[in-house]
Amino acid sequence: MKSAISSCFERLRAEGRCALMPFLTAGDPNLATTRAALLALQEAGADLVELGIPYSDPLADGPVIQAAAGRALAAGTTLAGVLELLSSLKGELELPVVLFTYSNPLLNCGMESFCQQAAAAGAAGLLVPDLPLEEAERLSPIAAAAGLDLVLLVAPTTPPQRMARIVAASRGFTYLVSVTGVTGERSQMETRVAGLVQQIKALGPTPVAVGFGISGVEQAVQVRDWGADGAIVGSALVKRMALAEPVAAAQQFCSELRTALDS
Ligand SMILES: O=P(O)(O)OC[C@@H](O)[C@@H](O)c1c[nH]c2ccccc12
Repeated sequence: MKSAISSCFERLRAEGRCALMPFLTAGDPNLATTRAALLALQEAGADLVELGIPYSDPLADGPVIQAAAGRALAAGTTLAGVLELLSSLKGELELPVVLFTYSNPLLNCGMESFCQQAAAAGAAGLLVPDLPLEEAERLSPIAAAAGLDLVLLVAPTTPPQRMARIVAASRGFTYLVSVTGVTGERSQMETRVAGLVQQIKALGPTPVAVGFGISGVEQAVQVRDWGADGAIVGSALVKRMALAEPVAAAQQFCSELRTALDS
């Protein structure tokens, strides 16, 4: 059977549209807000959501998402709580959710148990940025058996042979990290991203979504025009949610991005 993520990209491709993929940290500032924000993002036209499980040592994250994880942990957010929230959204939240976690909670729980619980809660995919490729290749069939797409990441520094291996193993889509370094807004997208998108697309039919540094409509439209199948927006959204009433801010920003990506 085709996965929810693959079906989502297939539909968008047929419509000639670029996926809008917001990221938010679960439990920032509490799970009730996350619940309302997820529904607001759906309402505002998001295609897929990346939901981050807060972790105490988020080594790939810049200050904005680090602070969000800090707030979520201070509010008592746990993996079990996030999965419970997801379960409670069944029937209401229809867009595919990619669960984002660092490898530590996954390995503590055990790969199989983690995947089974995540899938039972309704997650469609899994993203584990600090998992070495060898481990990811081991996790992928375990995730697939549970019904989850394991999404793998390519960086600008990934050598070509390794890139081919990553793209072959990635399920749902391939995540192209636009810059080396941590998450966070950048004033400009690096133009080499255009070439990287094409390089990945030449390796196979799996969609490619670009993340890291998309600060607003301008960069989102740029990655769309470079041929990306999706634009992932994390820090810019998380920052707006922290500065204002979070649910309204999420809805507003997502609507702006949607309008821009569809124009
Ligand atoms: O925050 P940015 O620059 O918009 O990047 C997306 C990102 O937030 C999300 O995909 C993400 C959050 N933490 C990560 C850690 C590694 C890889 C990706 C991520």
